[in-house]
Amino acid sequence: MVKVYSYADSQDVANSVAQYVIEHQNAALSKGDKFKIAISGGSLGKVLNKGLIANSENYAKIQWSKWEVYFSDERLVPLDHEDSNYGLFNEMVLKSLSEKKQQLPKVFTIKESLLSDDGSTDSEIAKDYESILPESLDVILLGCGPDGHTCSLFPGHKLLSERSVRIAHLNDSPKPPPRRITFTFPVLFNSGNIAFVAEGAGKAAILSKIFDTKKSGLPCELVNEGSVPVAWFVNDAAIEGVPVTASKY
Ligand SMILES: O=C(O)[C@H](O)[C@@H](O)[C@H](O)[C@H](O)COP(=O)(O)O
Repeated sequence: MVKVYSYADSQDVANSVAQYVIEHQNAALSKGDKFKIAISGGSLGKVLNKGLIANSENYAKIQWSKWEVYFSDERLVPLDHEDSNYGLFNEMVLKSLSEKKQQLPKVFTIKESLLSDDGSTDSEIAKDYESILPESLDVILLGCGPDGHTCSLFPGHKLLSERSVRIAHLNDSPKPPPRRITFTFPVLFNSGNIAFVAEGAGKAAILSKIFDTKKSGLPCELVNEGSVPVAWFVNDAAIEGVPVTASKY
């Protein structure tokens, strides 16, 4: 099931993403003692900051110490590198939590000590990350690239058909940096819930292809076609002219 939630204002998008996260956090914590969430890079860090931290009402509802945070993809650079998705999450979320003396979530990063300049250890990094990944994530938050990629699963790339490993590595990402690790479809399709966040008029062209009844085979479309419930949080500009019916969360 795919649902689209759209708002004129970016703060409302962030607030509804936060509500979604809080709802799934509460559902997970009513059944167990951890909330397992995966996040992506791009503008998601900013959205989480706006929705979960800057909004004090939402902030009060987050049980950060019970969160386990994973990354749907990661660039194979040191964790303090400007390209690191962990680095972005650290800047946008963890630092604010530290300033507030908040107990931090448990964050699962690539093993930095395995990084090599020539990429010879990239497969080891992927294997290591796979070994710490839980069987199933409660929520995966994804972005949608202007080419329809998500995680580091790019249109037409051979990893779209990878089913034998849960974490794959690639050295030919069309978007720099080229060396990355990524969730594969088995991880996405074995999760509890998936949400995309896509904002801006620049997304309308690719969203038109993803939501067209004519199949495009784009990675985001493949996620929509799985059996995991998918929610899209967008602003109105991103779906202008896109054949979808949107509502409020
Ligand atoms: O892999 C990358 O190089 C980016 O992180 C990318 O996947 C990003 O998440 C999307 O392009 C969505 O970007 P926005 O969140 O800015 O829309």
